Amino acid sequence: MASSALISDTESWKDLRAHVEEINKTHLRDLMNNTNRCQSMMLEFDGILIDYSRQRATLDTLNKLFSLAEAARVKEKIIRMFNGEHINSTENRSVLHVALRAPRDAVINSDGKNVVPEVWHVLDKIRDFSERVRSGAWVGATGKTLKDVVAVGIGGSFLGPLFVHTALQTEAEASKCARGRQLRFLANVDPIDVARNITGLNPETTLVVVVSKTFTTAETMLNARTMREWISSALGPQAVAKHMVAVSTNLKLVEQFGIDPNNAFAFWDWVGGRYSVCSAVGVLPLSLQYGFSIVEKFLKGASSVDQHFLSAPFEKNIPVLLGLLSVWNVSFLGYPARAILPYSQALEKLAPHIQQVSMESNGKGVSIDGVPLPYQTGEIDFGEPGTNGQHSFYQLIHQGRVIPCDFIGVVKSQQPIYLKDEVVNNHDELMSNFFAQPDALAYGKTPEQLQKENIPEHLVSHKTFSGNRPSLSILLPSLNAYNIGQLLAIYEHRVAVQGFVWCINSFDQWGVELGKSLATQVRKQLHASRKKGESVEGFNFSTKTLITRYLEASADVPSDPSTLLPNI
Ligand SMILES: O=P(O)(O)OC[C@H]1O[C@H](O)[C@H](O)[C@@H](O)[C@@H]1O
Repeated sequence: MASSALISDTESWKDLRAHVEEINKTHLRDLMNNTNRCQSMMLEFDGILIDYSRQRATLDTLNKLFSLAEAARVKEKIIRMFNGEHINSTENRSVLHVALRAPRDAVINSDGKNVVPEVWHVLDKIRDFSERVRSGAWVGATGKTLKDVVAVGIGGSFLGPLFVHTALQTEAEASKCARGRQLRFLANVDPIDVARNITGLNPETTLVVVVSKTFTTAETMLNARTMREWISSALGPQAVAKHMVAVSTNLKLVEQFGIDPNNAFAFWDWVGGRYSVCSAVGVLPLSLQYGFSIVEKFLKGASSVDQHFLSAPFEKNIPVLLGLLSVWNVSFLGYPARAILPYSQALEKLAPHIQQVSMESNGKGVSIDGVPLPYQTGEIDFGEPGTNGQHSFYQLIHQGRVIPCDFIGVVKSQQPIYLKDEVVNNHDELMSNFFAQPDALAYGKTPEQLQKENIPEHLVSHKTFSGNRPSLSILLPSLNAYNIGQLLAIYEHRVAVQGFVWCINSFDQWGVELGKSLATQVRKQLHASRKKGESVEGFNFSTKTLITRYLEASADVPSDPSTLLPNI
């Protein structure tokens, strides 16, 4: 395929389009009867079992998808990514989040320089700093141990760390490594989020970590200034040096903000925000909370999948297979959404994180060469842990729209509960649902089955399930830090594969800019109206009316700072 041609013009794409008709002739329940097919749609790697037999695909479909991957030069693109080539062409950057979790002796180059030593330099600095804070060798301005951490950041500087933090909690409880410590995340510029984060914290025992790749994100910087005010008004401005540290690629701005550069933890422009959880963005707050060694295990899990992704043949390559099947679902079967359904409360923040990884990466309108696309890219990702979701939105998934589902289950619970008189233990109860749901979606229930059950005729259509709804089952051995790293890397690379096939740039995010620049205009207007009484000008009728109403109705809100910052 020539670099400017569209993937949708290739024979492989057209072949898959034609193949849809054939797949439409077969119901999933019939595909599931073919044991050989099902057997070859199971894949095991490093303890993880993937079952993709409930995809609406045959072995023929897979072969056609492999041809598509070849036409899109997926292998070449993966290698270019690992080689540090500037595959993020609109920002002229390498895409090297895999270097963040590479072993110390690995060699990964960006612009002719091995970046692994720098990565480990920062990791060693984090290990040292977090151990000093946790042991009480580094204390706050009044000599007290810093037991609480507020991580200030948004988007990729928030969602990944929050996901891993939530996932690690159960393992940490068992080893007691977070005893007496708290990690909170301040993301929203909404003052209510500030108030909630500060509530119950004492500035004397709190460390604030400002996390921002650019150190210019408006919301994060305002929240950082607010936290600086919270610290300095309670303990004096000199306390900032002991109570605030930063994670950024922009160390100059960190210093200008007033944070000692020695207390700044760097990362690099070859780490995309949504791919930054394995950099200091995640590693610093998580090490402060849990200790470095558990976070190192998480990095090792991700690294194991990185190696698998780079080296496994496509037929046995989990991220490649899952990425290709997602392309099949979106571009050929026409399913616009994907549900991420972990049967694990510890994974409750997986879906919000993957939502950013996937939707910010692949929600694009032009090819990497700037050509408008005649096909849709990306999908609408959403999800909740099971079984909670079953009692909420599964109705639509079973009888309404078709939404391919990712079911994620864990073999061993870290917190088993056994009640003497119950039929099954609590984890078995949870997993009963994990095993049942994919079959309910695939097989459905026919009117004939309902009639045999003597269901009244007027209810038969209501109780019919069409089935033929695709899903994927991912079974993890447990939910330790290593497995969490594996899961993260599987999703990251799967999203990249989708982008590689769609021939888009999955590593830029121009779509977030327009709203930001319009907000700048509104911010100026709010300032001018409040401080100088200027009328609202330069907006369309609708926006002008809304802003005017807002200003008029909030004119009586007190503006004395000391009355507004909570808990000082
Ligand atoms: O880390 P920061 O530079 O503060 O950026 C935070 C977030 O800002 C933007 O909205 C981008 O779309 C996100 O990808 C990024 O993660």
